[in-house]
Amino acid sequence: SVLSIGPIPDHIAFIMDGNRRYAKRTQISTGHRVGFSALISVLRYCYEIGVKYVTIYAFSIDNFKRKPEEVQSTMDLMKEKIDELLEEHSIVNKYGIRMNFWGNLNLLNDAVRLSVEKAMRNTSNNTGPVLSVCVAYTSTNEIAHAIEKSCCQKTEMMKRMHANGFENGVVEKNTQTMVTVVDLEMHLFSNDCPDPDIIIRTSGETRLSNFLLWQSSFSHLQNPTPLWPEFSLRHLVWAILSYQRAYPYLQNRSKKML
Ligand SMILES: CC(C)=CCC/C(C)=C/CC/C(C)=C/COP(=O)(O)OP(=O)(O)O
Repeated sequence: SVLSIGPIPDHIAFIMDGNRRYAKRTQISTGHRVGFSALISVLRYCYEIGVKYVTIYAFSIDNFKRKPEEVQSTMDLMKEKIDELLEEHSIVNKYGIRMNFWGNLNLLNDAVRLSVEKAMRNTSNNTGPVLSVCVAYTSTNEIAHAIEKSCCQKTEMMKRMHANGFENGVVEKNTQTMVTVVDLEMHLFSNDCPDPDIIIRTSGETRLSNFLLWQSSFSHLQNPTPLWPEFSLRHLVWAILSYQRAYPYLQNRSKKML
């Protein structure tokens, strides 16, 4: 009821930082398993509050440089948990969540990739909130991928224009073949998703670490000190209140004004 006084963000993105530090501090064997439980609680809070899009940074391309056994155990956990999310009594079924995975999915091993593809396929007709999982992801890779796709599309267009002769003249030829912001946005993984209103990075870190660089121009950044497994409803509410205080300023900004 406190939050309902102000605007509820449509989209919150999380950098779930501090799982290994939590494991070390509490002397448990894996922080990522506890991190996943924290994720389920946070998703529940978000959806109950009315947030329609949640995006999480689950595994960056740089994380593949970690020790092979750590990469393997994170991937195993990822597969196990994605499969669990598709079970009948999961949070995905309860809220009708549509799951997206953003990243270079070719970098995943076959088992994880199959689970990822199944999750996208099985939830594609769901009409509830959207959960986007960034896996084998970096923002610079996403942007490079979008530029490549836009250039291919423009090259195809050029070829067609050559084949048909340049009936509309050179000026139109140039405007039609130039890669624009709109072209690029169409080819980002986030193409059907609004930009995040809030980005929360736990553990007090203040860097974006190659996460949603294109989409974060006007996002409200929050860096609460708890490690990800310690992040609770109280911290989420605080982040949203802080966003609501900043809202009159944020409201007047949009990429279209640039
Ligand atoms: C199916 C699904 C969505 C699973 C997600 C599971 C999960 C919680 C993954 C977190 C992965 C990760 C690299 C977190 C960063 O903490 P860190 O390992 O870098 O810890 P540190 O910051 O203490 O070093």
